[in-house]
Amino acid sequence: MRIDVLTLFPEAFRGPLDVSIVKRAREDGLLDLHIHDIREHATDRHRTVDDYPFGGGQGMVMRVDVLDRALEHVRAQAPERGLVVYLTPAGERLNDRIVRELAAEPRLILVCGRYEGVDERFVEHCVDREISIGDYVLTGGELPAMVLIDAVTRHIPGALGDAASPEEESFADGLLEHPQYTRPAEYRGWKVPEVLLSGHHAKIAAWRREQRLARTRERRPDLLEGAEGERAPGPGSGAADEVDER
Ligand SMILES: Nc1nonc1C(=O)NC1CCNCC1
Repeated sequence: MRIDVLTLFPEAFRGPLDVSIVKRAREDGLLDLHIHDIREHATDRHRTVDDYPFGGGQGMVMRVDVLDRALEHVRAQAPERGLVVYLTPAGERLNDRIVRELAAEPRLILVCGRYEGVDERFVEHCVDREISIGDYVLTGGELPAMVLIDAVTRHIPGALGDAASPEEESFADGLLEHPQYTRPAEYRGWKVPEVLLSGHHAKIAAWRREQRLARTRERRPDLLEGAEGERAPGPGSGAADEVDER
């Protein structure tokens, strides 16, 4: 899978995508990631990428001509057209279903906004999908892009290693994750649920499923109904994932 990112701050992407699962997916050739500086496509000597909004108002708007040139330049760098995703609070709220849909694409081109946003003509004529990572305002679309890259990468076959699959992860069947415990078995009088020490795998699986259902009912009843509940809880797996973190 190829992912291209259009941003005014390529340096923002150094670090989070150079460790763990995403790093390994890149090293293994599962993810082909390219970060591009929008400012390289500005044409004036000040390398201007934004301007004042027509109609007045606060802040600046990213120019449609600069964004369009940047997109066409990047698009030409690979044979697949690429699905253009603009990160914005006005987009569809990212969830497991959307992550899976995006992970099925051969190529994504992520556009990171800054300032008050981008000229609407770019959205109308060049963007395929607008995605939000939540109802709050960030300084730029770079962190949302990294969240999306991380979540999508976990669905690339082989990215989680041989021991685990995204099918067994939280939200995979519409439920929240069960509580996790590890050694020491007792600490300051805080004990691990006996069932988890029993070695009885069927009872452990049943306990974990009940915990997932109870947590979801208590904390996220919305996941059990309506759009979020579209992946109705299937037969519980709940097996812990052994994912190599390195
Ligand atoms: N929440 C968000 N999910 O995706 N993008 C989000 C966001 O806050 N973007 C900023 C909005 C203000 N302008 C700079 C970008």
